Amino acid sequence: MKTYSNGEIWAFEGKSRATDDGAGVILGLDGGATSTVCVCVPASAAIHLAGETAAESVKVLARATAGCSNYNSVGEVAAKETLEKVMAEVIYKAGISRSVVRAICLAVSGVNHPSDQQKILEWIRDLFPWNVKIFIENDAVAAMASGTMGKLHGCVLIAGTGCIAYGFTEDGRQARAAGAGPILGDWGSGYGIAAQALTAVIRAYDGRGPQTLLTNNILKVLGLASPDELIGWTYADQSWARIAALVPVVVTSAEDGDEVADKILRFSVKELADSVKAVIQRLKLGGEDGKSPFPLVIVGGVLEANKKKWNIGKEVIKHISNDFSGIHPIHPEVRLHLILQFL
Ligand SMILES: Nc1ncnc2c1ncn2[C@@H]1O[C@H](COP(=O)(O)OP(=O)(O)OP(=O)(O)O)[C@@H](O)[C@H]1O
Repeated sequence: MKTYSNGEIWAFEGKSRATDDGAGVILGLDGGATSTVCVCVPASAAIHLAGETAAESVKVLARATAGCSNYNSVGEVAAKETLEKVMAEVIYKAGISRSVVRAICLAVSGVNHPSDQQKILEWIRDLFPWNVKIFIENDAVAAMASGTMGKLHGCVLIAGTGCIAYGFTEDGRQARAAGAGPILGDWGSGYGIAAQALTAVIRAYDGRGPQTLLTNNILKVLGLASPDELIGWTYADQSWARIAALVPVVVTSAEDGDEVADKILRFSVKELADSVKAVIQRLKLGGEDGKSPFPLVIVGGVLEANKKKWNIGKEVIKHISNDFSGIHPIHPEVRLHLILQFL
């Protein structure tokens, strides 16, 4: 047995319960700022998927979840520990040995540059030092594949804690927009929306901005008595996901008629739509007249969850389709299974 930096012990070392079918297993990992999910499936699943077997029919041997694995958000030590922990747990739950892992596909938010891929590759190689195939991609790539049954063509928009728009042409060109983080203007992200809402509360308290329902609604959710307590609350822990978790309060405030919240959401919708449009234009996905059909995969808590009066995802699609009538919006049902189609 070996103990890794998080103190986790990789149990079942060398004594597989052989829940796989003899061909080994594949790990598929979807890493975000709020959570990281890892599944373990038989390696033969990749072959079935390539043959277009329904993703739902693939037997998932085990599934494990952990916290944030975006190292821009929590730092390298914590992100590495999360990846180690979630993979150790999925292997433990599947009752297999690490030695039967044939390939690992990690789709992690925060992977923006070849140096990010290299860094994560070194972490994983340290855990699986033999001939295991390792694929590391931005989570947008996996999200795209999950919506199109593995075909990398079209555009994908993710808006969770962060946001990013990514596009692929059939001849292999790629482009992206946004996804640069909260300092660099990702105003359509969960963090961006919540940061604007917190700012509006402070502005109203100071008398620099209009009064807003956001004040009472946010204080209530956070269990605070006064807006000036927000200063201590934000300094106490500046993790992006903690701030971004306030988006549902912004949505319900807008649904209750608050103009400040409504304005924030409208601005964020435009930012998200503009990111997608920038990608579409750069890759000419809509053809010369902007009307050619192509898939637009929509993923992430900010776009998926709110299905009531104020539906951010629906508004974003409406904005984009004004200019690109050929978009075919897809909300993937199955996200993780299809990561494996890269293999
Ligand atoms: N009902 C809702 N309406 C709007 N937003 C919501 C709702 N429920 C959750 N969210 C937001 O979804 C976000 C989390 O989404 P998700 O879990 O997809 O992100 P993540 O994986 O942490 O982020 P990333 O993909 O950027 O790493 C948070 O900002 C949260 O506030």
